[in-house]
Amino acid sequence: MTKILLVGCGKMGSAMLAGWLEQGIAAADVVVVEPNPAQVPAGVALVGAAPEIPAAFSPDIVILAVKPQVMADVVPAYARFAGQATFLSIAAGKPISFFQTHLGQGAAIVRAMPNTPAAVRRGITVCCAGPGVTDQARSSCQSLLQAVGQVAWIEDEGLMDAVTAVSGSGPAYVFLLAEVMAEAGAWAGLPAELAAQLARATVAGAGELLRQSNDSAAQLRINVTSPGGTTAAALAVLMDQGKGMGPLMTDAVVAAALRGKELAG
Ligand SMILES: NC(=O)C1=CN([C@@H]2O[C@H](COP(=O)(O)OP(=O)(O)OC[C@H]3O[C@@H](n4cnc5c(N)ncnc54)[C@H](O)[C@@H]3O)[C@@H](O)[C@H]2O)C=CC1
Ligand SMILES: O=C(O)[C@@H]1CCC=N1
Repeated sequence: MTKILLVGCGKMGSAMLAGWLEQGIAAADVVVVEPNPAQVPAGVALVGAAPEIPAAFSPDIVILAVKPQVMADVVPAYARFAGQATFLSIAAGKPISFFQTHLGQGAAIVRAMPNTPAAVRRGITVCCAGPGVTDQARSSCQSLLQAVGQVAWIEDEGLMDAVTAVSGSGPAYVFLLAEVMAEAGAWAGLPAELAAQLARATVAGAGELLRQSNDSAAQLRINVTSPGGTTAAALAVLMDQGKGMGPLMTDAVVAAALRGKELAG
C-alpha cells in the first residue's frame, strides 16, 4: 500500500485525511507531522516535527499541506525523502520551481490544488506534475486524490492560480452565498434559524441537483425561472451586467488569482 506522510494537518490536510480514512485507507499507512494535534484523528501516527518521524517509515508520497508563508522554513527537513518519494504540494501560489530549490532539482514534485469538500469525498483536485514525476508516481497521486473526489491534470502550471481562484477557494464563495441568503431571509422577516435552515438546504440541494443532473447550470437555473415570476424578478438583480453576480465573481476570481501570484516567492 502507498505510504503517506502528511505534513500539516490543518483545515485542508485534515479534510483530505478524513476522506482517506472514510474511504478505507489504512491508518497504519499514514504518518502525520503536525505541531498542533487537535485536528488529527485518533489512531493515526502523529509526530510534532520531522526529526520524530520513525526511521522505519519510508513514505511514497509526502503531502506538503502547511501555509505557503511557512513552506520555505518547513520543506528542507523533508529533502531526505527526495529520490524515494513524490512530493505533493497543495499550497496556493507556490510553484514547482520553489520546491526544486528547497528539495533538489531532481525531486519529483506534483503541484496540486484540492478543496475542502474532500472531507466528504466530493472534492476536486487539479494537479500539475513536475519533470521528475514518473508515470507510476503520477498514478499513485491520482489514486490518493481520487479517493476524496474528482481529479484533473493540467500540463500548463501557469493555470494553477486561476484553478485555485475557482475551485480551491470556491467552496468559500458557496458558503458565503448560504450566509447572505440566510441574512436576506431574516431581513425579509423570517426567523433567523428558519432562514439559515432554508439557505443551507437550498444550497446543498441545488448542489446535489447540479451534481446528479445532465443539464448545465444555466439550464437548471432556467428550470426554476417562470416567465414573469418571482425568480425572474430576483435574477434581474443578480444578473445585472454592471453590478450583478457575474462581474462581481470575475473581480473576486481575479483578486484570488493575483494573491496566488503574490504567494509564489
Ligand atoms: N483551506 C483550504 O480550503 C485549502 C487550503 N489549501 C492549501 O493548504 C495549505 C494548508 O492550508 P489550511 O489547511 O487552510 O491551513 P491551516 O493553518 O488550517 O493548516 C496548516 C497546518 O500546518 C501546521 N503546521 C505549521 N507548521 C508546521 C510544521 N513545521 N510541520 C507540520 N505542520 C505544521 C499548522 O499547525 C496547521 O495545522 C495551504 O498551503 C493552503 O494554500 C489548498 C486548498 C484549499
Ligand atoms: O485561501 C487560501 O489561500 C487557500 C487556498 C485555496 C483555499 N484556501
